[in-house]
This record gives sequence, structure tokens and C-alpha cells, in this order.
Amino acid sequence: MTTLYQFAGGDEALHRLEELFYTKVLADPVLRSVFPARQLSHVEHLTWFTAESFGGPDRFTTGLGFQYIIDVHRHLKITDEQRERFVALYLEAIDEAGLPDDDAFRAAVVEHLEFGSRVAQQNSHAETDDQLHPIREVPAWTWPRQSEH
Ligand code: HEM
Repeated sequence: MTTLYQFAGGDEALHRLEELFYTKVLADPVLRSVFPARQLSHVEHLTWFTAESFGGPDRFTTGLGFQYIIDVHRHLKITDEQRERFVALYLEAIDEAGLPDDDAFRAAVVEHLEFGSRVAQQNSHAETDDQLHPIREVPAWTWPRQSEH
């Protein structure tokens, strides 16, 4: 069994990816209004979230709790253009970080990203709790190779 976490290269590779990504985000004119300044915890927390979603350690859930990711996106009012730019920069960072160039792996990462960015966008516009996306735990992303022995 190979998880997306293992195939990506574990914590070291994911941390490298998130650092490259966040540096791009902070320099981007479309995203500047939502990301005005570097938050020191961002890369670490994004690494924890991605690692957990990809089948690695559950530090995000145990250390922060899922409510945290709902709260950080609430009221940001993410536009379609900002969401799309976020996804585009993440895909660039995957290449630059040298993550595996494997079709099934890349397809799973894109699905994770499209899903997560839409949840973040929905939650960013929620005026009431009823308008939040119903997900309440870190999604366990899998891929066909997960069930191979
Ligand atoms: C797969 C999709 C996403 C994931 C997994 C994710 C994850 C996270 C996490 C873990 C944090 C907390 C960082 C910390 O504790 O410092 C955070 C904060 C934040 N996210 Fe997201 N996010 C996603 C999508 C988006 C999108 C699409 C936007 C806007 C275009 C966005 C904007 C922000 C902002 C503005 C913050 C707070 C400021 C900051 O930490 O720099 N997120 N996100």
C-alpha cells in the first residue's frame, strides 16, 4: 500500500512544496488583498493539513482541530479569480518542488486542490453556520495505488 503522502516524499517534500507555494502567493497581485502579510505558522499548518489528507500523520486534527480551518477562511470572501489563481500557483509549485511526475498522483492532487479550494471559498462567504460546507473533518484522499500490496 502506498499513500499519497509516501509517494509525494513525506514531510520533507510537502514542506518544500508549501514553502514554494506560499512564497508565490505572497508575491501575487491577485491574492495580495487576501494574503497581505506572511503568517509564520502558514507553511507548517498547510504541511500538516496536506500530510494528513494524503494519509500521513494526523497532526492537523490532533493539534489544531478541523474547526481551525473553517475559522481561518471565514469572511475572506474569496472571489473566483482568487480561487483559480490559488490553484494555478499550487500546480506551478508542485512542478518546482519536483514532486513525482506521475499521472495518477497528479490527478489525485488536483482533485484534492479543487475540492479544498471550493470548500474554502464557500466557507469564506458563509454569513451563517448553515451556509458552511458540511465537511467537518480532514478529507482522507486516496488513489488507485493505495489498495495495492
Ligand atoms: C485546498 C485548499 C486550501 C487549504 C488546504 C487551505 C489551508 C489553510 C490553512 C491550513 C490555513 C491556516 C494557516 C495558519 O495557521 O497560519 C489557511 C489560512 C488561510 N487561507 Fe487557506 N486553504 C485552502 C484554500 C484557500 C484559498 C482558495 C484561499 C484564497 C484564495 C485561501 C486563503 C487563506 C488565507 C487568506 C488564510 C489566512 C492567512 C494566512 O495564513 O496567510 N485558502 N488555509
